[in-house]
Amino acid sequence: MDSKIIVALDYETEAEALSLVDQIDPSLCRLKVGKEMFTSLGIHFVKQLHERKFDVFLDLKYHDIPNTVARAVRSAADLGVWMVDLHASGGLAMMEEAKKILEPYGKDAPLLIAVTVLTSMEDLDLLQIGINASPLEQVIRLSHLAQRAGLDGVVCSPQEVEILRKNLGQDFKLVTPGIRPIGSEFGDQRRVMTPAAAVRSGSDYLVIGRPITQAENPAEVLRSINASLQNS
Ligand SMILES: O=C(O)c1cc(=O)[nH]c(=O)n1[C@@H]1O[C@H](COP(=O)(O)O)[C@@H](O)[C@H]1O
Repeated sequence: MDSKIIVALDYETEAEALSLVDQIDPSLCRLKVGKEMFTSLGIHFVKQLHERKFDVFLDLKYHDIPNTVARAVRSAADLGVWMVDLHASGGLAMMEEAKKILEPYGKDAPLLIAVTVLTSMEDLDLLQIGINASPLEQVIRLSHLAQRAGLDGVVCSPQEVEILRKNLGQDFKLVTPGIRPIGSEFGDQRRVMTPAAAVRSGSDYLVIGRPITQAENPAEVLRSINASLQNS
């Protein structure tokens, strides 16, 4: 089985993260290492996940001048991660330079994707930072820019997937956090959808953190979400 689920390993300690990882199989999900665990554990942690044969999405959301971002993306490629991301709002030149630095890696290059509008944000949040557009309008704008830069896809809310798929084609990867199974807490997420609805809309990958990691039995919740996707 090639699962669409990427589990966001947002844990405080390596022991907590590995206690989930060691109960599951790489066919059940891919794993995302984000700012919290990478800051405390660094590449050593990513290498441990690679040793266990998991694909790793290194989610550090780079946003800086083009040279700095491109070099960070090259470091991620050298680490052998499956996917890496940057913020589309860093601009076209930044995205193009990041894409270009991956050319020598050929088919071994990680998927390079751009975060559009964070799934925790709504209209007011955008207005407060000077963006007078709805999240959907801004996601569409940034996704076109990412595609123009030659990136492999974007991170967006599942609510935007249907329209992006129509605009950007079948091959452009749509990676969606903001996944909440029925009955689970939204927390800070705002533009959300259930796992099955996200897959029906056309998401390629579902990034899921707390509904799995904070569950009493995370491995069991992962299995049941995978099962719910079989029929969608
Ligand atoms: O790039 C991401 O992965 C990301 C983008 C985004 O717009 N929203 C978002 O929630 N994420 C990440 O996806 C994960 C969602 O976690 P939960 O809200 O716990 O399911 C977190 O690790 C976030 O950092």
